[in-house]
Amino acid sequence: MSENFTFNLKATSGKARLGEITMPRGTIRTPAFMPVGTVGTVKAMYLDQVKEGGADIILGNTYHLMLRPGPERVARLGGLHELIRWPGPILTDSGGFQVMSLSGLRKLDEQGVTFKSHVDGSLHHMSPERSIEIQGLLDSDIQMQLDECVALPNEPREIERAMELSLRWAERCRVAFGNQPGKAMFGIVQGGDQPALRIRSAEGLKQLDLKGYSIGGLAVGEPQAVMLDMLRITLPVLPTEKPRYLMGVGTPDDMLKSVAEGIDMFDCVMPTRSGRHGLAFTRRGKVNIRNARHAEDMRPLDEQSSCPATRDYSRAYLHHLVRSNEALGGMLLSWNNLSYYQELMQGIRQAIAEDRFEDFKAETIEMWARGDI
Ligand SMILES: CNc1nc2c(CC[C@H]3O[C@@H](OC)[C@H](O)[C@@H]3O)c3nc(N)[nH]c(=O)c3cc2[nH]1
Repeated sequence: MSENFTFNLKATSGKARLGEITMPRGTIRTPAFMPVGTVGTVKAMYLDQVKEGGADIILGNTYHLMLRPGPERVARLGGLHELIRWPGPILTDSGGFQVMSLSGLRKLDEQGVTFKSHVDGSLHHMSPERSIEIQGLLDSDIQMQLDECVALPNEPREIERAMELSLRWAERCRVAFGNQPGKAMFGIVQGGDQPALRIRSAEGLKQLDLKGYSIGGLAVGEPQAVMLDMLRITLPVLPTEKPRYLMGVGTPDDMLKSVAEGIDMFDCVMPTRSGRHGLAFTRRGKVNIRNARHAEDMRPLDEQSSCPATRDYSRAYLHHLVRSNEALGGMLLSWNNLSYYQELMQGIRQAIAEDRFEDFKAETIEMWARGDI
């Protein structure tokens, strides 16, 4: 381990990058998929399963944790790692996205955001400084700046206003974060679907000389082609020697095509949320286990998998559990889906190491296109 935060670029295959982030709590192999542990738990999973499944880092969320159990309480309990028993790195989002999407937003101005908790209706104010303070109280390893993520499609003037506010907030977060060698604060590139605004945002953040850069404001309902276009515009502006994190993405198809543009880190609720709703991801495509045709199918999801949820349980049993709304159904499918996501990331890293990523991407997408098995 290193007492600092360092990113080592190990190989490339086209624009795809193989790397490693080393920090005091562990090493993160990139391209990396980060399971979402919003309120201090990767839902329906034991964290040792998450670790064994291949995750080097998980996410926590400032918005949720500030409401419950509260940052000062988490600090009194020894910090998030101690509380949830996860010794590895944790990345926390700043709360900006959730305030816009979950809370009763009351006010947004230069100072920050004022909102009503979706939990108990209590009023809260969050400034860039308070967001960084909260992430510090959580003892988060990789902290996000507070930003404003606007929905797409949107008026260019609105996108510009939010992008410029986010840039000013990045500066304030940088000051509030100060100098914490073993930790990192990432800026978040905004600018919606406007190339000129994306470039301005990336240029502005580059001036702050941050340890990593998130690409925000995407995966908010825009077509995949627009998302990929914004990556082609933004990534060449960012320093190649720093990690890039595409927030909230995505499906296996999204991740393969985003790695091909030069993304290093991903997070998405897709594998866990869809697992709880009966959708299984496998290397041969998606399986909607609720479908009646699985009711007497004694095959497992994939007999070649090393994951017990994937290899040892029949589709018939998974179908029964999901149809009966039994907790074990969501648990087994979340376990299967996260294992598949990490297996995909391992395949991506191996393909980049052997400089055959384009072939791997094409083969994997083609295997998926053959569809449900
Ligand atoms: C789904 N698409 C998407 N998610 C996004 C998130 C939340 C991810 C966070 O939201 C939570 O997952 C719902 C997890 O905790 C995760 O860290 C974003 N967060 C910020 N601060 N800024 C963005 O521009 C942004 C864009 C996103 N697009």
